[in-house]
Amino acid sequence: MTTIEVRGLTKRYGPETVVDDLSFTVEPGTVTGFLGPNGAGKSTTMRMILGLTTPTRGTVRVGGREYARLPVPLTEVGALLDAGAMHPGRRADDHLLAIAQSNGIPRTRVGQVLGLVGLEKVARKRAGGFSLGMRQRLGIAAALLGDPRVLIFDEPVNGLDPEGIRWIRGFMRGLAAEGRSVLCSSHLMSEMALTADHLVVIGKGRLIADTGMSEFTRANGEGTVLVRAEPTGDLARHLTVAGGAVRQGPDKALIVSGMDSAEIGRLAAYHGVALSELTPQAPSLEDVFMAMTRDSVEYQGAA
Ligand SMILES: Nc1ncnc2c1ncn2[C@@H]1O[C@H](COP(=O)(O)OP(=O)(O)OP(=O)(O)O)[C@@H](O)[C@H]1O
Repeated sequence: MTTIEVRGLTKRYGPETVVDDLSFTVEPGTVTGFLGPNGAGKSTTMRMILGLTTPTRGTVRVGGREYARLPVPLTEVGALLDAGAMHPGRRADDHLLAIAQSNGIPRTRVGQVLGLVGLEKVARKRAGGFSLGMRQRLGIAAALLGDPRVLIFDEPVNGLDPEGIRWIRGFMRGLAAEGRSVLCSSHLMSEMALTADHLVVIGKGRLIADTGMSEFTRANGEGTVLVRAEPTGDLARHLTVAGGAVRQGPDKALIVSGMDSAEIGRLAAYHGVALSELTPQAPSLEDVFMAMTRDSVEYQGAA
């Protein structure tokens, strides 16, 4: 089982602490969403996991070992950091072959990974002519060359069209289903809600939340119910007696919390009140995330 264990990880640049005593674990068989506003320290953390940036303090272990001690790192950890980082004049297969050869990976693997990401038909085309989505697939093919148990994706859906986003989402889910540990950064909660099993949220380099996605949704997704009835007066009283908290909503609607729509519907039927609307209103997870990280956003627009 290959986990990523981050313990007390800290990075300072001059007087700035950009990653601050961060600890979390990425478990096999899961997609862990690494969330934070711009500048929160996600890329710096990922670069430290990959041995590309030296921590000021703290440790990172992949499968129990530091990156520098992994005999053939590419066979343990694959990463997609910057899809633009490839020679535009080089053909896709040559790009992958160069990486394979410098890491002692057999050349037959190049065709396999091109197939995995659906680029076999453009294998002999130059990467310079690729769309962002194709470059992203080529970057993922490179990350998969060593068949690693751990995969790290830094904002992989940034700038992609809906089809590209759907493909990457499904691909990451597939990698986790094979038992791999997948760490994927994003600044969008809505994106992670559809992809991740687990969430690690940071702001200004510090840990804000480390929680299962379903626990997060359960804890933060309990919303209110919008109810319309004629007349509302009696219903509001019945709801309050039954333990609901009721306030006035728009256009004579009632906003009820503390009861779900089934309970409200039953209570209205019991008292012979005809409802014209009964709508659950879940708070958006994006709103919850923004509230969590509000204090750690670098540049805020004027309210
Ligand atoms: N080499 C460096 N020298 C000085 N400061 C740096 C360096 N690299 C990153 N930083 C600073 O560290 C902070 C965190 O940056 P980082 O790129 O890790 O954040 P992020 O969460 O990935 O954000 P984004 O999504 O905007 O890339 C930023 O304030 C950034 O300016």
